[in-house]
Amino acid sequence: MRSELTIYLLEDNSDDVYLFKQLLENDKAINYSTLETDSLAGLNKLISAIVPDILVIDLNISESVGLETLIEVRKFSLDIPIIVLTGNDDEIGIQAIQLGAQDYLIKSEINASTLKRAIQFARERLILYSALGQLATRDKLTMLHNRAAFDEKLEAIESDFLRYEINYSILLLDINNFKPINDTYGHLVGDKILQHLAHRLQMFNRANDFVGRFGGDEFILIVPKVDNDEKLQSLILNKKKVLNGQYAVQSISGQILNIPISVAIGGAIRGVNAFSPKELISIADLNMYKDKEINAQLENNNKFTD
Ligand SMILES: Nc1nc2c(ncn2[C@@H]2O[C@H](COP(=O)(O)OP(=O)(O)OP(=O)(O)O)[C@@H](O)[C@H]2O)c(=O)[nH]1
Repeated sequence: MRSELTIYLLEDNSDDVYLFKQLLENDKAINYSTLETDSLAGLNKLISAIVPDILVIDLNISESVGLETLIEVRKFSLDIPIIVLTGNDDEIGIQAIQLGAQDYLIKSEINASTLKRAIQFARERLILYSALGQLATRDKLTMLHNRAAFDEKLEAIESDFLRYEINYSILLLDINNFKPINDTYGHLVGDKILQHLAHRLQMFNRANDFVGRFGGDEFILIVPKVDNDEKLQSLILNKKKVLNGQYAVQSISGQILNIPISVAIGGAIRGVNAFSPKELISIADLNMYKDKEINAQLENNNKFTD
C-alpha cells in the first residue's frame, strides 16, 4: 500500500502549480496529495484546519517577496518542515535555511527526483534535529557534538593512532570579534550566528570528520588521515571558504540582518608536529591565535587603505 503525504504549496503561478503536481504524480511508493494556495492568509487557514507533512513555498508571491515570505510563513508553521523555491540563487537558499527552512530548490533545476529527495530530506532533518536535542553528547544550542563527545572521540582515534599509526589532525576554530555581535544585536542574535556556523560546518563536512562545539564561540574538528602540513593548510583554506561570509539572521524586532562573519583556524597533526593529544590541542590553539592576529592585522591595514 502507498503511504500518504500531504503537501501545502504556496505558489501564485498556476503553471508552476501544475508542473509541481505533475512531478509528484504516479509515484509507486507515496501518494502525494498537494493543496495549493496563492496567499499567506490562505496558507494559514489550511494549516489551521489540518497540519500538513511538508510546506513548499515560493519566496516570491504577489503580496510578499524574498526571505520576508519565509519569515511570515514561519510565524504560523513552526514545527512543519519547509522547502523554499528560489529563482536562480543558491545564496538566498542558504540564507533561507539559516532562517529556519529545512531545504531549498532552485526552480529551474527541479525535477521529480530532486523534488522527492528534498521532501524526504527536509522531513528527516526536522525529526533528526528534534531527536538530537535529547542526547547528552550534543551541544543543545548547535546540536553539534559537545566537549564530552569530543573527549571520547579523541581517545578512540588516539588509540587507533598508537596501534596502526594512522595520523589525524584537529582544527580549532574561533569566530573573530564575536563579542561585539552579542553587544550590538543581543545574545539571541549571537546564538543564531553560532547555530548557522555550526550548520555550515555540518553541511560541508566529510562523513568521517568529527565536528563539535568546544565551548563559547569555539568549534573543534577531528579529521582522520590528514597527515602533512600541505593537506592541513588546504583543509583550513577550504573551511574558511565555506564559513566566512554574510550570515542572515532575524533580529528581535523581526528585521533581517546580514552579518559578516570570519573565523580564525589553527590546526595540528598528531605524530607530525604534536606528540600527545594534549600537545595537539595546545598547538592547534596556538596556531588559531596566530591566525587571529593575522586577521586583526589585515583588518587594520584595510582600515588604513579604505
Ligand atoms: N550568544 C552567545 N554568546 C556566547 C555564547 N558562549 C559564549 N558567548 C560569548 O562569546 C564571546 C566570546 O568572545 P571572545 O572569544 O572573548 O572574543 P571575540 O569578541 O570573539 O574576539 P576574538 O576571539 O579576539 O576575535 C563572549 O562575549 C561570550 O559572552 C553563547 O552560547 N551564546
